[in-house]
Amino acid sequence: MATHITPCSSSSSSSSLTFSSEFNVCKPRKCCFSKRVSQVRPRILSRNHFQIKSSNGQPLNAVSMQDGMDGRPLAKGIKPEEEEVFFDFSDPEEVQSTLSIAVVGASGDLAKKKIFPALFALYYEDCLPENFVVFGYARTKLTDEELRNMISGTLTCRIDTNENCEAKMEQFLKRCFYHSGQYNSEEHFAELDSKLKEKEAGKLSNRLFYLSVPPNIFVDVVRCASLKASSANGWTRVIVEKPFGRDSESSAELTRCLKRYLTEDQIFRIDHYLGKELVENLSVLRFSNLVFEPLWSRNYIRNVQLIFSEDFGTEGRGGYFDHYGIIRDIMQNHLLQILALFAMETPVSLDAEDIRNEKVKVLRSMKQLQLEDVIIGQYKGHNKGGRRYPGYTDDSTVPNNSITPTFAAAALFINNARWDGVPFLMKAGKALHTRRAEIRVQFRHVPGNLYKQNFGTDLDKATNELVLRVQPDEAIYLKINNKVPGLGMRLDRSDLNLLYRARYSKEIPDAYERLLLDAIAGERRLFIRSDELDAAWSLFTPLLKELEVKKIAPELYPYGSRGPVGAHYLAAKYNVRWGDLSGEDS
Ligand SMILES: NC(=O)C1=CN([C@@H]2O[C@H](COP(=O)(O)OP(=O)(O)OC[C@H]3O[C@@H](n4cnc5c(N)ncnc54)[C@H](OP(=O)(O)O)[C@@H]3O)[C@@H](O)[C@H]2O)C=CC1
Ligand SMILES: O=C1O[C@H](COP(=O)(O)O)[C@@H](O)[C@H](O)[C@H]1O
Repeated sequence: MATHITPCSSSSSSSSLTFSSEFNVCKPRKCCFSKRVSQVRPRILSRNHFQIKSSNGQPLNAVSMQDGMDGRPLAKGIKPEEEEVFFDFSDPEEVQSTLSIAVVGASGDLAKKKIFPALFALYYEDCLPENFVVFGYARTKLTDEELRNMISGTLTCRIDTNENCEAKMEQFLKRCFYHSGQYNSEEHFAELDSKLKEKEAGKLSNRLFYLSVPPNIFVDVVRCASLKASSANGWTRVIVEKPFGRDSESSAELTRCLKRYLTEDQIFRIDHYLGKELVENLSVLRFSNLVFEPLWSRNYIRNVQLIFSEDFGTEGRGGYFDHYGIIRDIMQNHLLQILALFAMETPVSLDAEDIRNEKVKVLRSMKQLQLEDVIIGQYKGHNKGGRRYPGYTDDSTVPNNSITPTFAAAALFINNARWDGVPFLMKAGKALHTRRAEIRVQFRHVPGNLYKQNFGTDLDKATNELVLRVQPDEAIYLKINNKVPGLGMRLDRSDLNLLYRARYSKEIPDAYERLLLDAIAGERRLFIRSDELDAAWSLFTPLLKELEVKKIAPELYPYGSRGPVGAHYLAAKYNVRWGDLSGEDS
């Protein structure tokens, strides 16, 4: 697979910003995130008051710019924020706007696995506007019916609201269409445009393109879509999948190329970890609980661990993976994004720009990553229980002599007043013993601890630890010390445990649902701004180059193991023990 980013072609230079700027948002039939809808007093709405409520419950940028432009005062007794969540389902003007979602690369793995199911889930929850269509686009020749057959097997209904499931699927599939075309053909995108126009039937049209194709095709698609299939009278937005470049230069080049056709606010660079429930909850935990924020600094936190592991290998994605490796695949984006959210200062507001400003500041305050603070590994074949687990290089799409890391651990530091000297340890690996993603916060030892003798010599074991288990089985738990009930004085380690499945009966939405909804709503908070991306690449690019230039060989670890021992030495260098391997909850 050609994985480099092709420079923008000269044929495209004639174009200016052809995507029209955004000025409207379709209205959903029911706001899936607002419970207040029914409590708000009705009033006559103009189109400017239609609004989808995004995942942070904030008014949406795209619409709020328009709100009040008709000069009409808000209805008496209705607060502006209530105004924004009110929907008049019978409003004739809503019926005039449409949303078209084009999934480019519709025949691919991600589209089938995540995008179509997420779109259906949004439809099932009544989160999509009244008038919407989904168009699959790819080179593979398919009819509408074949696309429907292909995706129907991947759709599921919420187990907690399993009503009218079959009927809803039928209705959804009827809104799905397919157009086969080349990714670099303006003519084929013009055909797509005609089909979209036919479905949009002269209504105000908003268009969302989801680029679910390999990265070397991004620019071609954006060029063709921008020139031939952008909306003439509504907004046009583009969700761009990762990887967004493979180093600072290629990322900057990609951004430069995309910006020939798009403005920054039309580009939605997705990092699906930002759409995960527990990652969303990180800010809520920090900023809406008095007990955590005062502890959130070097004064009380000894180290922070960001851990990602999968219990399967690259299976089927070896061709892609070998060009990127685990540092680019997981650390530079998913784990670093979590780190930024974890460590940022309090933003001025929940507005996307305020949050992203704070994230950029943290990323730019990070100490350059040193080779001696990184260890890399690669899984090798392993026999267990009469079964053979293949090594990374056994994958036919991976060169036999590949030294691409499938595991990495790193110690990172933030050079600012809050975090000076606190190790942020990252660990990411494929083909390990378990699948999990978590954030672990290990607090300092209690000074002059009166109960010191009850812990023996290992004080680390007695420190408080806060764990946010992102997946599986979402949970937030705090390890505390308590007395074992009885007449003696024996101490015990216990968990104050918020286990989501025990606390909430509602199924947790998939990250792609939240992110698609936000992109439709124009909410950028959970998408990566170009300066964030630059800062993230600046941190990792010198290290990645050094690894490549010096041809550092990864430490081999058996498929299904706990990873290379080097990760323990790295942690020990900073007096840290990996919390996931402590034996208590590993
Ligand atoms: N799959 C996953 O779990 C994840 C994927 N991503 C990213 O999402 C995007 C899509 O991923 P995924 O669906 O796995 O990708 P695929 O490799 O399945 O590609 C998607 C579609 O693109 C077309 N395509 C593939 N290779 C080429 C090529 N060399 N030239 C032209 N067209 C090609 C194919 O469609 P056709 O031949 O019909 O045109 C294919 O069905 C990628 O950027 C990936 O990095 C991100 C996170 C996770
Ligand atoms: O982005 C990616 O993420 C997946 C893991 O996502 P998850 O939501 O299943 O945890 C990973 O397998 C893949 O390699 C990577 O590209």
